[in-house]
Amino acid sequence: MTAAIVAEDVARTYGDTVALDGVSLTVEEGEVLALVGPNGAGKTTLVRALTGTTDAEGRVELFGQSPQSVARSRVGLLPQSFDPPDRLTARELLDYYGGLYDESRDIQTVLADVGLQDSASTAYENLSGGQQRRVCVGSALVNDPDLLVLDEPTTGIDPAGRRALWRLLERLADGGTTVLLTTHYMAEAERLADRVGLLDDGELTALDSPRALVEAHGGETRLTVDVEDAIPEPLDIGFETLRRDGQLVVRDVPPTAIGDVVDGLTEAGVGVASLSWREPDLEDVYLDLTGRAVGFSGDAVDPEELDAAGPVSTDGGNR
Ligand SMILES: Nc1ncnc2c1ncn2[C@@H]1O[C@H](COP(=O)(O)OP(=O)(O)OP(=O)(O)O)[C@@H](O)[C@H]1O
Repeated sequence: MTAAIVAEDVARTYGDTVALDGVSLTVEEGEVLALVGPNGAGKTTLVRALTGTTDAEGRVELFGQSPQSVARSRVGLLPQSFDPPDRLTARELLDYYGGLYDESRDIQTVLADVGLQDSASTAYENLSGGQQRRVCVGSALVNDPDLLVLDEPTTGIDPAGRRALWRLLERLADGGTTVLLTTHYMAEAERLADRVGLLDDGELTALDSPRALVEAHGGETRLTVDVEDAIPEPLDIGFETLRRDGQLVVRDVPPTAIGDVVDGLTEAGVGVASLSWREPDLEDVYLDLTGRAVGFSGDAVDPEELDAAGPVSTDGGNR
């Protein structure tokens, strides 16, 4: 089977800025690949290089052909910035984009796919930001593409709309559509992607399944404890601990040892108000590989900013 995307040593500079520093990857037909990475990492530039919408060095093939010669109808592209004529209604816009192809999908179905049946007659300029983004996503679907390339498809869309879009993308992937998307939402990458590629400073620093990435880079389990009392310094409870945002984070605690942590804290005179335990996830991978945490908006933030209420300090402890 011919791969949907083959990229070899793709490089792009803007003046002195190296946006892409020799990226190679292959996306098989039917695969969902998510690209994540901090602002300015090169995600949009890679999407543009792969779809032939910017010049780049290196080799790119879509279904065995150059991006310029592959049949237009086989590829659906949602650029990061997309400003359609804003006096047209959602239906008129999708009709218009559908009309650019010899064959297009039924527009009513596309409107339903992106959850805009009730707003089909509203002018683009009067739709909310999230609804506008849905129209843009719809415009990438009108030609029933074999390869869907989506640059931050769910940015600005509310959580319910985001989940609806995830279900749509899962349905399309189940039907054999290849999907390449960029996202700042790790939950989105973890849920949708067969493989996740992490771009940092123009380089693909990791590319693997979410599970393999978490195993390799996610680190240990975490127990987060809300405490009722001041934490003594030093605190020796037999586990490595961090203070973060007024909470105590205890790493590498198997569920069976949570009681030991509580006992240790009680002995140290620290009351436990509540606690939560979790396994590492893609956000931990991101933190490990980029040195930056993922903020509420999905954007990367310096961990120090998250811990503004109290610097992260590592207490000793025997492990
Ligand atoms: N048209 C351009 N002219 C000059 N520099 C550019 C241009 N497009 C991108 N860059 C630069 O290339 C680098 C990569 O940008 P790119 O937009 O690909 O990153 P990104 O990972 O998509 O970022 P974001 O998450 O903020 O969308 C950045 O340093 C950016 O400033």
